[in-house]
Amino acid sequence: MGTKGCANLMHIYAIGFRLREVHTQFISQYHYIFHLSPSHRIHCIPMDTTKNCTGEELSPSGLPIKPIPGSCGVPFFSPMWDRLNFYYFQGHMTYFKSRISKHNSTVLRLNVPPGPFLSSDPRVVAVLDASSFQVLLDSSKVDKTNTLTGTYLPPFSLYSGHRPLAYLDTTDPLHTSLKTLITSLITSRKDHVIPSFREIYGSLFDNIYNILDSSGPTEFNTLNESASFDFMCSAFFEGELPSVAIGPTASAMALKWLFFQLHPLKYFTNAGKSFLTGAEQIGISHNVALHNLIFATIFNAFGGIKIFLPFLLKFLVEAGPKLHNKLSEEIRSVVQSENGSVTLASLEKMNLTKSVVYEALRLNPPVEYQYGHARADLIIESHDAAYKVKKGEMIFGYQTIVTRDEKVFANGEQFVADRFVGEGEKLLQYVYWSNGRETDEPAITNKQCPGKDIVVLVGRLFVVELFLRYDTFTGEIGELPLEPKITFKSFQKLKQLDALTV
Ligand code: HEM
Repeated sequence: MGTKGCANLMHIYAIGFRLREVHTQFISQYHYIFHLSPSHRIHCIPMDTTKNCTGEELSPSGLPIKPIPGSCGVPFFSPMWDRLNFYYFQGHMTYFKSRISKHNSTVLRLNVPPGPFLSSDPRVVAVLDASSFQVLLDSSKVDKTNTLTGTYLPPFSLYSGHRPLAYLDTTDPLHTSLKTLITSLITSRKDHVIPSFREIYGSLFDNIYNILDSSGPTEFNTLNESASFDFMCSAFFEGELPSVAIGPTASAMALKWLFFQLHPLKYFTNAGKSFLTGAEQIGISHNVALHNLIFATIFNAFGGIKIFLPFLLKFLVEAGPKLHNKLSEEIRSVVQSENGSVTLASLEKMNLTKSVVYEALRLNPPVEYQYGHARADLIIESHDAAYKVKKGEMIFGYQTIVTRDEKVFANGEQFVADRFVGEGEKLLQYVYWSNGRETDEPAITNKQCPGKDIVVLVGRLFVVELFLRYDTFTGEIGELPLEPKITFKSFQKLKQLDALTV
């Protein structure tokens, strides 16, 4: 497979999660709902349907039930052809968009690559609008066992035979204990995130400024790789940064682990001592905990942040000085009013900054694909029609189309910096990057990302650090397999810097 194919496979394989606070809307003869817990809704499946006066079958909420359009074609040959279209001829976006327009439907049957030789069965029911996609966020409807990487499943020998948390369904008792463990790691280290980020990314920006001053345009991505790995480890663990403990090749080693799963075991055994001890105390073996720690730190956290920040930066580069001025005004006035400090409370007051971060996560969710097997026969509803899915069928969503849905987001393809300010905040329920609604919380009963709040915080801190230092900047945007390549070309430095970066 060529570099692009390999990179695209990595895209599927790469970083790829609380059930919505649901209220029983109605209990009717057509729709049985019962509670498991106050925050957990289960639709009794199958749901009964009705017929209208012309004999058309209707879903419980009254939408016409239609057969799912699209086809997976001839076994082997069609998936092979689809693989070429997906990776080479059409590209991901056109692959899905062309099928949506051909069948005039956002719920359809298709193959998702990689297909033959690499995955057992590429056939899926694709849910490609903001309404139907929500089925994938409902743990009562989809089984997420082994679906992180879609129709492709890596050999678990890569993790010494253990299945990492992200591959476990919510019904697996190990999902409960591992998610509790990782969540307590995140909670216990919450006060380390802001200082670690500011120290490491502060020196990253100093470094870039100096290189730019002496040698000209400076690429962000490689420096970001090293900074994001150091930052995640510094936020989660005591002790030396990986770039010190392992050496300057630490982030390159982590990337190799992402591609080939060769991991820097020794560093994590030392750095994660208290996590490993805590795991053993609740009955999780040393090895299972260690492999999960490595997976969460490198695959989930480092992998995600490494991709997210270049996308955020890309939108800032494209927006130019007008937005830069508004951001720097907002950030500096809040920081000044808080005696120069950057805290969770001060970040909360930066409405435009918050919106910019959500908008970047909406337009380019770093984990684009979500999958799950239907737990039972069920009905999926798009905006205007409903579809029956059989128990066991693979349901697939491509977020990069879903969270640009024009029926929810006006000018959905465009970056609108203040989209989520004021009334716009109501739209946050349709931002799904964390495998859950932005208005929901990760929990042991769902598959929402437990790092959700850290990721949003990191995005805000990144924008703050940038505009506390600089009035504006310019950059060039290129392409890398997983993320945009950003090259800084100039900074306009803030004169009163010292007064603001306390
Ligand atoms: C930009 C960064 C990140 C993105 C985009 C991201 C996204 C996601 C997504 C989409 C999932 C669900 C995957 C699926 O089942 O389809 C997930 C799960 C997970 N994420 Fe994140 N994540 C990020 C950062 C983090 C961080 C910082 C952590 C911290 C440890 C983390 C830990 C996890 C874990 C442990 C799971 C599995 C949850 C479960 O199985 O219930 N992620 N993440």
